Parts: sequence; structure tokens; C-alpha cells
Amino acid sequence: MKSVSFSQAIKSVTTVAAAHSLNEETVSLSCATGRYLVSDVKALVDVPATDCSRMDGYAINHQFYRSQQGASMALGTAIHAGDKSPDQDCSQLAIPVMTGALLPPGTDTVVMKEHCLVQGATITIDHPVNKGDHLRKQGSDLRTGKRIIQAPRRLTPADLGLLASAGHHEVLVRARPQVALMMSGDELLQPGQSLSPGMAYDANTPMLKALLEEMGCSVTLLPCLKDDSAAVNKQLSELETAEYDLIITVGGVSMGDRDFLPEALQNLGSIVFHKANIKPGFPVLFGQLHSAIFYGLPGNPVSAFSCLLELVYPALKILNGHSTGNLMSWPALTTQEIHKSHMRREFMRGRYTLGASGQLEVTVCGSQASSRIGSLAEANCLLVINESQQDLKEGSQVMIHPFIQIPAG
Ligand SMILES: Nc1nc2c(c(=O)[nH]1)N[C@H]1C(S)=C(S)[C@@H](COP(=O)(O)OP(=O)(O)OC[C@H]3O[C@@H](n4cnc5c(N)ncnc54)[C@H](O)[C@@H]3O)O[C@H]1N2
Ligand code: MOO
Repeated sequence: MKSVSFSQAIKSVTTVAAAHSLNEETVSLSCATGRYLVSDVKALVDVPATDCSRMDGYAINHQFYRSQQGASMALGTAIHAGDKSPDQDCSQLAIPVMTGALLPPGTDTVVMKEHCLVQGATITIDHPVNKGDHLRKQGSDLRTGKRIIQAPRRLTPADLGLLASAGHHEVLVRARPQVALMMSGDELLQPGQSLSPGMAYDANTPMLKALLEEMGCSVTLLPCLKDDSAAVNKQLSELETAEYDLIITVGGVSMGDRDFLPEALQNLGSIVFHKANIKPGFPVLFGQLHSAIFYGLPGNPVSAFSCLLELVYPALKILNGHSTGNLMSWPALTTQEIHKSHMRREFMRGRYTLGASGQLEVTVCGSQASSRIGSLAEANCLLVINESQQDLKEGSQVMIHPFIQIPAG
């Protein structure tokens, strides 16, 4: 199968994802962080619910205070946050009010405690006072019925505070994408097992599971696929595909004589593309296995990580209600020359910092070999070097895909 361009690959991925939908569920606020909102949310109440004080101080009627021309005012009974409103008119009194206390009838202004002198049961005010000072008017933060959060959105801790203050105790979110993750390769050992020649520890499982979970997925780890055609076909055919939105295999997609995944996907499902003009990740496989979206990521850990960010995350964004799968992308200036000798789109591991000029600067992290996880661990972004770009001078502008976009959504 002929390799596709990166933009064709993204188009296919987003088209397939758009035809797939996630269930919806109502969850309590206490477990809603990181979940994707299904629809816009409106305030159920005014915030604050009534006019109230913004400061600890005294509630007065401004007109009455002016008429007193600086004379002392009689104190009334204190009102605390949560207290009911007194029944009587308070327009000729100074009522001690605490921050958040509702404003007693007849008063319209709050004077801060620091600006008053208390003498017995009276106060005098030693500071200019304007009508309406230190008031939080009813509905000044949120108005009943006004939209407070717009979907699609991955809920943040601050969103939960906003939802709670607006009267919501639960929220309608998309079900987490269910992902089946399976490694491939007889050479893989789990850390803790003793290493023998030719074997390697499975670095992809912990890395990719964590990354998928940061992307908001629920991940089921399935047994490693054997380097055997019949076994791969059997393992894949026995998968309860309806349980998963995504099936992601890792390894076994290239030209090796035990790379059985493309053939197995062809037999059991359908291939949308195999191989994309990208580096790393060239042999990536994409298609459908019954009702699930299928990715066969290349086994080299950096290739798998890069494909997960560049090709899987866009699909997840679409599944979660975004209209495009575009990644957050920032311009940055290179701190060194960059050479590229091929016509593929390259995603280089890099580290960005804020330069003295106020612009982001990005440095390529060490060796770009697809097996080098060390340089990935050093990186905080991928630099995007387009197909036609070959040699970039120091100070050239490139786009970067920062890793911090994952938890932020
Ligand atoms: N003749 C060709 N050979 C290769 C090509 C090619 O186009 N023609 N492509 C190369 C590229 S690019 C990549 S990337 C790799 C990907 O190959 P596979 O997806 O088939 O992956 P494997 O062969 O199974 O593994 C590659 C490499 O990665 C190691 N690996 C695999 N899984 C893990 C894991 N879970 N943890 C740690 N390391 C893992 C594996 O041991 C191999 O060293 O193919 C090139 N070859
Ligand atoms: O494209 Mo491979 O993914 O470079 O190592």
C-alpha cells in the first residue's frame, strides 16, 4: 500500500472519528475533572443570590449618612454570611456586616471596618464614602440562565468551582473513550523480569497507557500479541470490539517477516492507510476493526509516542466533540541549525523556553533516533518540520506542539 501524506492521514483519522460516537453519562462534580462536557451549561441561580457585602464593615444608607454630616451613627445587630435578613428598616443605622453577609433592608453601601471608629454603640466614618461602595450586587458574577461554560470543553478544577457556584451538583459528560492497548513482539519483557540477550523491556506499555489516560481515556491492557500470524489473527478476532472505541496495537507494522498486523487488519477489518510520510512513525497503520477505530503504532517507543500525539489525539478530540482535531501549536525560534535530508514531515523532540526577547525558543533534544526515549523524556514539545523544509538556520521560526496541551485538553 502506498504511503499517504500527513495531511491525508489526518483527514482520514478525523473522518473516521467523526463517524464514531461516545456514550454520554451524568457524573457528580467530584469526579468530573478532566471529563468532556456534552453541551453548554447555564447558571441555575444568580451569584450572588442577593446583594451582599464584599468586605467586613458596616452597611449604611448613603443618603442618611450624608445628611448626618460626619456625626456618629448608631450601631445595629451584626449580620454574618448565611444570616437571614432582619425584618426592620435599617436605613438610619450602621449594621456590622461580614464579607458575604446580605445587605439589610434600607442600606445601600458598605464602609470597610478599617475606615470606621467605634465608640460604644456608635461609629464615625473617617474616610470618603461613595454610594454603593463594597457591594456585590445580586447576579453580578453570574445571572440565572446565562451560559457559563461552552462545550466542547475538558472540565478543569476551576470549571467545577464555577458549576458548583451556579447550582450544579452533576454534569453531563462524554463517556471516557475505551481503549484496548496491546503490545506486539516476543522480545518484550516486563521490567522486573531478568533480561536475556536479544530481549528488551516493554517501555511502551507504561508510557502509552499514561499518555492515553492523560488524554482522558480508560485503558484496558490486553495480552501481548505473539510474533505468529495465526496467533495474531486469533487474538484480534477474539477481541470484543464492541467494548472498545479504539484498539491500539504497538509494533509489528513494518516490513519484518513477523510484522503480521497489516495483514491481520486486512483479513479481519479494513485498512484506511498503512504508512504515512512522517518521521518518526512511517509504518503507522490505521483502519477499522468492526465497530472500533484501529491504530497499529510502530514499535519504536518514540515513534509510538509521536503517533499517539500527532495521529491519535486528533481523533480523540473529534470523539470528544471538537470540530477539528488540530493540536495546540505555537511559533518558536530555533536555537540551532536544523538539517533534514528527507521529504517527510518530521516531528523532532525539543525543549522550549521563553527567550529574552519574549518569544519562545526551542532546542532540539539530542539524538532523534526513534529508539531513544532519553531525548523524549528531556523534551517538552515536538517541533514540526514540514515536508519541504530541509535546512533551517538558527533563529528560524517553527511551529511546536507542546506536551502540556494533553492534560489541558
Ligand atoms: N525494511 C524496513 N525496515 C523497517 C522500516 C522500513 O520502512 N523498512 N521501518 C522502520 C521504522 S521507521 C520503524 S518505526 C520500525 C517499526 O517497526 P514495527 O512497528 O514493526 O515494530 P517492531 O519491529 O515490532 O519494533 C521496532 C523496535 O521497537 C522495539 N519495541 C517494540 N515494542 C516495544 C516496547 N513495547 N517497548 C520497547 N521497545 C519496543 C522493538 O524491540 C524493536 O527494536 O521498523 C523499522 N524497520
Ligand atoms: O519512522 Mo520510524 O517510526 O522512524 O522509527
